[in-house]
Amino acid sequence: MADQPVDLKVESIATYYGLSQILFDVSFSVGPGEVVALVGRNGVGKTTTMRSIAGLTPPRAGKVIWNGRDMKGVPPHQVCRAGIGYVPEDRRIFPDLTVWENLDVVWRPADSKWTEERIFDIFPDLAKLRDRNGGYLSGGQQQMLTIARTLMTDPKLLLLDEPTEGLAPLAVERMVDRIGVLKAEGLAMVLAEQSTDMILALSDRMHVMEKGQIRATLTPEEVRADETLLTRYLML
Ligand SMILES: Nc1ncnc2c1ncn2[C@@H]1O[C@H](COP(=O)(O)OP(=O)(O)OP(=O)(O)O)[C@@H](O)[C@H]1O
Repeated sequence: MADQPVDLKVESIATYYGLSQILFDVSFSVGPGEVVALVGRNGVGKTTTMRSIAGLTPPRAGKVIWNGRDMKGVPPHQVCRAGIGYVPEDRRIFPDLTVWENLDVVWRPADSKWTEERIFDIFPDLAKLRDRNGGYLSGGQQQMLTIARTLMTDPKLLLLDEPTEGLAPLAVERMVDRIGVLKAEGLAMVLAEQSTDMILALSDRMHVMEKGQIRATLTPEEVRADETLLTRYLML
């Protein structure tokens, strides 16, 4: 699986919840090692975009193409096995299982490069808590555990939904740092985030969403050159 390519193409997707259309003509792509951020205020459609890719809320129009394969009709567990790992916003850890048990319960390919040792190297905070029940972890530790658990499935592309949501400033710093390590390892990611620090530190490009559409695509360089740019878009 190590040589599996990373080529996600989201092509003009339209996604609905019941009769409500949430996404309109959303298109973007992710290549090897790239971190692509989806930014925008609450309710603009970031989570729905991730769910569309993960097969949880399949788009009614448009396509999600992963390494040349049209993912239409592919159920979420098969999307995961195809190499796309989704880390949802709400941390669904098992409170009565230990940290290691939370990691050990997930499906993983026989040749996964994510061994216990490697996971704990990346997340030393979790290593110290290996035998503690998940319910006793802090918010930041639980979020790291959720990410670590998804890594066990050996994703080639990680969909990370607001990993800093609800975390204290110090925990946000730790999280940015750890996700930076994953980026340095070459893991491609789609990152939905509100923390501008994280977006600027980690993303190769950012798509600004509003009302279910991508309104603008910016690079961190463009935003750094004009710090009001992102805030202006976010205040639309
Ligand atoms: N299960 C659902 N049924 C109906 N509408 C929904 C459902 N989930 C989300 N929505 C609506 O879809 C829109 C987009 O929500 P989404 O969660 O994708 O936004 P978001 O940008 O990720 O924001 P947040 O940061 O609040 O999660 C919102 O108007 C939301 O109310």
